[in-house]
Amino acid sequence: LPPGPRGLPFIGNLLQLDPSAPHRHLWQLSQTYGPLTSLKLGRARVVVVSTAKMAEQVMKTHDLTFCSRPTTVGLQKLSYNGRDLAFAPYDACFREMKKLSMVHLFSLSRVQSFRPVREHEVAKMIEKISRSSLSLESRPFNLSEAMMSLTSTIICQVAFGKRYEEGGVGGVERSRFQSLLNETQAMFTSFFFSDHFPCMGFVDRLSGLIGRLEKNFEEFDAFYQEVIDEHLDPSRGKQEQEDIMDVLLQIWKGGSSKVQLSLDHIKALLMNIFVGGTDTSAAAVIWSMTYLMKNPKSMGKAQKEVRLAIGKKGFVNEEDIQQLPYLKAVVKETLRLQPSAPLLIPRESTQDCILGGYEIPAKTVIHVNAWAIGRDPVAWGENPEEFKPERFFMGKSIDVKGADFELIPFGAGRRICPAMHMALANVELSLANLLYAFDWQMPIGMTSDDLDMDVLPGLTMHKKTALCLVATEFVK
Ligand code: HEM
Repeated sequence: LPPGPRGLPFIGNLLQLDPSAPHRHLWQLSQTYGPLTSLKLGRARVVVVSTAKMAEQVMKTHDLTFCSRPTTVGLQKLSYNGRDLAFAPYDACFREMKKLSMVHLFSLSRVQSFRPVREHEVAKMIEKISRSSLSLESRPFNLSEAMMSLTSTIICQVAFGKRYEEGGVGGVERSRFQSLLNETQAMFTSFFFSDHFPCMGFVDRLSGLIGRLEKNFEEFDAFYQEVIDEHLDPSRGKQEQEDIMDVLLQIWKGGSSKVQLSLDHIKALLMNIFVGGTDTSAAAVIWSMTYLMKNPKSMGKAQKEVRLAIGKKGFVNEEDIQQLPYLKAVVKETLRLQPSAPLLIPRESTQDCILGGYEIPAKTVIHVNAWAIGRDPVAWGENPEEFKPERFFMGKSIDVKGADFELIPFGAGRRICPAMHMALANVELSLANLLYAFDWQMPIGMTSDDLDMDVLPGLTMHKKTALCLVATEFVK
């Protein structure tokens, strides 16, 4: 096995791991132990990958060996026993689901079909910021909240064609959805004794964690069922815009897929779309804005680019984005330094394998530390911590789409994020319009040095404190 810190009997390294920022802690360990670090977390054998070269070995050379997922109590329950995509083991059913989602749910043409939804919602957010900037000039606007609200509204419309208005009945529905989602995220990151010490599962029952998990599952299940029933209601009529639920139900009814899709498969996939799709894009925009506030030269360049390209048109449309190479570089640079999922989603080996000269047994959990790889000086040269979008215009061209292992915010290989195009469309359109429409300042009494880079623990790496900035409308 690769080297790693010495652990204690029975619990291994469990107590040594810093749960507040595991990606940072694992990166520090890699400075001592090298590109492959071994850990023992309870009964689980874990190997952490911290360089582009090793990531390529795992996600390309030996992708087939390393493309399963470990199971945990929380994931099993919320994924309808692995009937989803993100947490399913690598088997025939997963392969069919992945193909189906690539072809029917996240293809370029499907992503394109939701363009009006994205443009409409981004325009609404810009209007809202604009109103708030006019009414109380120097009051800071909570961009973190606005971005979360934007991405969850977009995802709800893409997934099941519903727009949750703020306030009124829609407001109640929206907060129900949001609190269910928050609880699901909490369940994914909660410590279940049974995951590490199977004989101690009773502790999870006694602590109430299993009860919380079951409650969350039942509430989300009822929510999905309501949406399914609404879509199956014959009086619903034909909708102008086909949503993901419509597509899945057609496949379910038509039996055109090789696996017999059940309603549980559909519910499990919806869970992935909500969990994977809502806050990852919001986090990417918030980190981009944070870096730009800390780097006024880059902010100036990005604003100049978008304002020159768009002129007095009033809104950046999706087709305009192709004319904004600097903006695209800002997004890549942000995803390099603060990938929304810093440790991607853990993988599990299906058979013994030699990796970097070490013997990795079957059923080893693999964490690919994309956050560490983004700061590897071998790949990124001197000062990898520096925010410098210009680096993407020098030397070899590097993209985020899974072919360049020094930049893998969406993963790579068989488990790559299937919704990468949808995610980039959300992020680039929102950011471009925020930069086009407003000049941004720190709240009175603060400077950009006061902006912290602290993160919240979780699968998605959010900024710990909300990003609140003062917006002044740019006169076109
Ligand atoms: C900036 C936004 C996003 C980022 C950074 C991101 C990142 C990721 C990463 C790192 C993985 C794991 C890849 C691996 O294991 O190699 C993943 C998987 C996945 N993502 Fe995304 N994602 C984003 C947006 C979305 C959206 C919008 C959706 C759905 C609407 C989505 C759905 C999924 C699904 C279903 C998987 C599981 C794929 C599999 O296991 O085969 N993601 N994503």
